[in-house]
Amino acid sequence: MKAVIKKKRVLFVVNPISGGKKKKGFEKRAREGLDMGLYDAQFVFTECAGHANQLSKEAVKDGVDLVVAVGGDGTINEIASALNGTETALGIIPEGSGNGLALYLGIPLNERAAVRRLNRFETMTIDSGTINGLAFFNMAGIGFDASVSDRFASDNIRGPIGYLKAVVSEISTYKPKRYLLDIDGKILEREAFMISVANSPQYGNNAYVAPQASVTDGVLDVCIIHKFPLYTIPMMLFHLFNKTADQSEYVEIIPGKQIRIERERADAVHVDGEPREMGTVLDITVNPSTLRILC
Ligand SMILES: Nc1ncnc2c1ncn2[C@@H]1O[C@H](COP(=O)(O)OP(=O)(O)OP(=O)(O)O)[C@@H](O)[C@H]1O
Repeated sequence: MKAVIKKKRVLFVVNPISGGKKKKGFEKRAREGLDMGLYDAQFVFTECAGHANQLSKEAVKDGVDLVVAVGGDGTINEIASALNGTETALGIIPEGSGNGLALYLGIPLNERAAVRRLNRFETMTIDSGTINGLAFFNMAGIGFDASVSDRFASDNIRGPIGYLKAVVSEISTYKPKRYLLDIDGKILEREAFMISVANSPQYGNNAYVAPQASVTDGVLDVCIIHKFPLYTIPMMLFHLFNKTADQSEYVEIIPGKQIRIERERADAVHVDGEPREMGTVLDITVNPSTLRILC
């Protein structure tokens, strides 16, 4: 008698605006690459911010095996926040502007190749972080990069060009700020251009702020970027894209599990690249091995 293989239920959640790429026809293209003997697939396009999170919560309740984010780190964050701590796995088709987590995991940026890779159904379990109760999976940050993500979100140009425009507009006027940090009981006072708290090593677009970070080591890397003279920008960029940021005299990286950062005033924070307003005290923790993800 022939054994009946139970198909895996997969929900594709497609963000129609991420990365500035049109996703029309995605369902047809995905069905061509997907192993239909393995998967029973459904497709939904998000209608607004927050919709991906709501759809993913319903998918978890419904016992769906896999939710695939078709978008960037913001879409991944919404979906992963709903799947975190559950058996439902996250898949990624990188269609964002930065694609930090996908690049780190080695997921191809080519849509067809990324769809075919889902057919392997190879999973790993990664850590997540929490900043004042909000989950992040790639990176959270304050200072200059939070201002950039704030500006990027309000501009209407997405994709790497949109990021470049936001960086150029902010860099000439941004002033370093003072911070008090408590990293696992170690107290530091710093004036910093920005502070990134990294689960994965890169922001996206292969810009590595925390070259030694790992999503499976049970710690977060606190990257303090000190004030640097404008003439050192080419060297800073070289370090960022050459995975040598930890060798720069302007970068200090400290691993930690329980982190508190105090700042002088409430301001933007970025959570996986999405701007959020938070107060003066930021409590950050790592949550080891919480998210099942296809790699
Ligand atoms: N239909 C929609 N209309 C407007 N915004 C949406 C819609 N669906 C989702 N969003 C929002 O779009 C934002 C951007 O998505 P996402 O982060 O995936 O793309 P990106 O910013 O281009 O890429 P990356 O994060 O990799 O840089 C998210 O904040 C998400 O909540």
